Order: sequence, then C-alpha cells, then structure tokens
Amino acid sequence: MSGNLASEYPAWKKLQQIYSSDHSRLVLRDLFAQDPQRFSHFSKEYKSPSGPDVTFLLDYSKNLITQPIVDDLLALVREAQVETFRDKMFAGEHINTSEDRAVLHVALRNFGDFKIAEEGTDEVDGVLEHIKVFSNAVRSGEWKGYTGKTINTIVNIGIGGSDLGPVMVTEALKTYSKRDLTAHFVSNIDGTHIAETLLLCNPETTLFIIASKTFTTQETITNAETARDWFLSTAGDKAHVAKHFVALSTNTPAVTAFGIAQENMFQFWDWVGGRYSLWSAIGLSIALVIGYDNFEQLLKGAHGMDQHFLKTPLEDNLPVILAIIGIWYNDFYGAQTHALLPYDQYLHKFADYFQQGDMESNGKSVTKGGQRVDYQTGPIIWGAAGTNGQHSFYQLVHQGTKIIPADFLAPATTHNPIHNSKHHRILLSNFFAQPEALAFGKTEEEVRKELGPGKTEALYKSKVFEGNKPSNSLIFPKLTPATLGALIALYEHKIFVQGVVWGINSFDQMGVELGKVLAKNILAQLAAPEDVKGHDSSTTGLIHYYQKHRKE
Ligand SMILES: O=P(O)(O)OC[C@H]1O[C@@H](O)[C@H](O)[C@@H](O)[C@@H]1O
Repeated sequence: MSGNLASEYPAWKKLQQIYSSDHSRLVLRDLFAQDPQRFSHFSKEYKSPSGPDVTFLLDYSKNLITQPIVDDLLALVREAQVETFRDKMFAGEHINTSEDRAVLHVALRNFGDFKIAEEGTDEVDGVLEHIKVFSNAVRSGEWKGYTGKTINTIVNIGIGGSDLGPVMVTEALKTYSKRDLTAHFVSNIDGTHIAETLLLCNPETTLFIIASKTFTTQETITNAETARDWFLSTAGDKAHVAKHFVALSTNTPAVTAFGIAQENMFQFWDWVGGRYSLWSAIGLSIALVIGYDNFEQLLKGAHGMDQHFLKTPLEDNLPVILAIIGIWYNDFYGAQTHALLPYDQYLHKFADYFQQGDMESNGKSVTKGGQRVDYQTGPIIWGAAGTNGQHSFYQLVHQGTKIIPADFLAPATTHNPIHNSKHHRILLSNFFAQPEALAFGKTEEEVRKELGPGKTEALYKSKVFEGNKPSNSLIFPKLTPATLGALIALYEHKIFVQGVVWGINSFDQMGVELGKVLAKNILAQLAAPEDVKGHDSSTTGLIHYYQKHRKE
C-alpha cells in the first residue's frame, strides 16, 4: 500500500528473470527427488502465541518454488515495506487513503494487547458487552416477543460484508449452534429471498437483525422495510417493533429514522471495512447462533493470528508465506485464479466469503498513487467443499490447460464421527490424494505400463496427468471457533500483504459504485418506453423488451 508500482522493485525484476530462465526446470517430481527434506523445509506449524490453543500445519512444499525464489519473494515484501505498512495498520494510521480511514478490524479482537489511538477503539468492549447481554437474553428465553413468547427464529437482513461473514461462520460452527434457534439470512433484493424466508417465520417469535454499516444500502433497507410491513400487518402497533427489530450500523440517524430505538442499535465504526466486519456488531447473529462465549473464542483465535502476523519474522510469517506464493503464480506464472478447497462440509461457504474478502480488496488496477498497474493484481477466488468439486471441476484442474493454484484445508478430527469415522477417513484420503495427484501426475510411461500394449495412441495420451500443479495443504486438529478465527485472520492478512506489494488500496471498493448509480437512473425510467433515455442501443433494447413483456 505504498502506492509504488510493484514492477519497479529490483526483486520484482529479478523474479521475472528467474521465472524466464528457470520455470521449465521447476518440476515438483524433480524438486522432491533432489531434496528428501523438502517437506520439512517448506512446511510450518502454527501455534497460537496467546489465548485459546490453536494449531495447524501449513505444508507449502508442493509449490513451484525453491529457497532462492522464496528469498527473492521475501525481498520483494521487504522492498514494498510490508512490515512498515502492517505496523501502520495496527497503529491505526489512515492507510485507507482514498477514504481517509484507519483499517482496524484487528482492534475488534484486540484483547488489550495493542495500543491503538483511534476514536471508537475504546468503545469496542462496551459493544461486546452489549452483544453478550443481548445474545444471552435471547438465547435464554428472557427476551420475549410482543405476545410474551420466546424468540425461536432470527433473520439477518444484510448484504456483502453484512451477510457473508455471518453466513460463513454460522455454517462453519453449526455444531456449536443452539438447535432450537433457527437463523435465516436475507441478502438479495430479489423479493423471492425475503418472501420465501417470511413464509418460514412467525411474527410473534422472530427477531429481525438489520445489518448495514451505512444503513443506506438499497437491498438491505428495502428488505428491512418489507420485513417491518410484514411484521406490523400482524402485530399492528409500531411500539412492538422494539421487541423484534435491532440494527447493526455506524449510522445512528438512519437507524433511528427507520424506527429502531437506540438501545436496540449495536454500534460500530467507519474503520471497520464491510468485508472485515464479522468481528464487530455485524457478528451479532453469530453470537446468537453459537453463544457469546464461542463468539469470543472466534475473536481470540483471530487475535492470536494478529500477534503472529505482527511479531513473526517474515520467513516464518504464515500470512506472508501464503501471500508470496500467491504473487509468484499470479504475477509470474500468469495464473488467473486461486481455488479454496476445504475438505470440511462445515466450511462450504469459505470460498464464497473470501470471494468478497479477496476480490473486493485487491480487485484494483490503479495504485494508491494513481498509476495504472502493469501487472496482475487480485486473483479470482473460487472453490467448493471437497469432495463435491472432484466430481465436477477437478477434471480441468488436473488435465486442463490452465494453472490453478489451490489451497486444500481439512480437520484431522471431525465433529461427526459417524460410522466409526469411516466418512472422515474417506474424506481425508481424498484430501491427501488430490494434492499428490496434482503435483506428481502420471507419466505416459506409467500409463503405457498400466494399460499394456495394443491401445490407441489417443488413449495413452488422454490418460496422462502432466502433474506439476501447485497447492498448499493446511490441516488442523478440529474446526473450533478459535481455529476458524485464526484461519480467517490468516487469509485477511495474506490479502493485506499482497495489496501492499501491488501498491493498491485494499480497503476501498470504488468498483461497486458505477452499477449502483446506473441502476438508480434506470429504476426511474422503467415506467414507460418513452422514459428510457440516454443509453446505448443494447441497454435500451433490453429495457424495451422487459417493458413489453412484464406483467406486474
Ligand atoms: O453494510 P452495508 O453498508 O449495507 O454494505 C454492504 C456492502 O455493500 C457493498 O456495496 C459494498 O461493496 C460491501 O463492501 C458492503 O459490505
């Protein structure tokens, strides 16, 4: 986030030369054969420096790297002054320059360690206490609806960062959830989303959580108004709203104008980016679902990773290692995407979550200094829970023409050891097998030996796996709240490091604005064909078709 062009760093130029001269020699079969200790050279075990016990193993040996390449990538990190910018972030400096804001999601999980001078950071504990008291009251049944009944359903209405984090975490930690409290998440402006959800709700026992940092987001406010109308159509008296609607926001006047009392508002601050907000009041639905103590464990697990990121030398710093490996493929190998492949059904929303986390952060093409970059920035993030992906897109990952770096993640122990853990052993055998198959493939010689003579040349060729497909493997003992917190923070900081190296601002999101403005303009023109003005022929034609065929 220095604003420099990454391509001007000496280490960048050196890495380009290394790629040109050496990449054909970077063959995993050979690299493993040459160094029997490769696994121990390129794997690290994380142990949380404080708080709850969190540990995991990151194996990055199946990457197209050597120690000199790692050293040059670390030199790049130094030249980009990543450590300086990291320290600025933790100190509360306004590193989000375009919006003149601090970037302080780390302050939301700072159990007293870091000194941060920014307005609002001293209010964090108070909001956590509010979350604790409120979530305990709802979960215990002490909080009653307007007819005196206990709340058994919550509906979080929010979008983007005010939705994806709570969705991902409540799914990931479902095993810790209060099973008699059902949680729904409504995000889409498509009326289908709220309509289908309301069919499952009883106004007497439902709590709506309106989650919006700005409290101006069209989707969220429209869905919230619809929910309020639906509620009032049964409850009648507006005074009952107080028992059934709470808000999570930085915008007190807008929350009050909506009709939510200030005591039912959970505050956060402009230094919390939407996609980094699950640790803030936006996490209220998480605390309701898994309980406040587990929510706090999540925060503490993340805090441990913050300390690791802040204090560990670069060569042992796990977010830095993930970041440099990503840069190596993204910028030198020309990889377009990065797959997140958790072998854990509970993590089935992990890739969706980091689609926003990574792509909204690093999907930029201008440096902080305003220069157009002449290299690739953020990768396309995608993925699915294993083993489902194996039966759909892995074909392309194994034998397609693209290089697709991937992270495989799995717990050693499952929360559901059914059938004597048979399921889990099968799952993990796949978790181990896929990176192995990707890295080492199957040669033509091996195929010929296996099939024997007399087959067509085409068949021999089609069964070859070229291998040399890179991946990281990350294995942890069990998916606990603290472990999940550490994993999320690991990826958050990876995104940070990459953003600094690329010289971009990872903390604004100007790219989401244009479409919103155009949609607002078009919304005002939808009534009649003669209102449709100022568009290209394609957009005009599409709107006219809609106007001709709609039935409202
Ligand atoms: O929480 P809000 O203000 O309703 O914003 C929701 C989302 O709105 C989007 O426009 C932003 O790109 C996201 O970053 C944000 O998370």
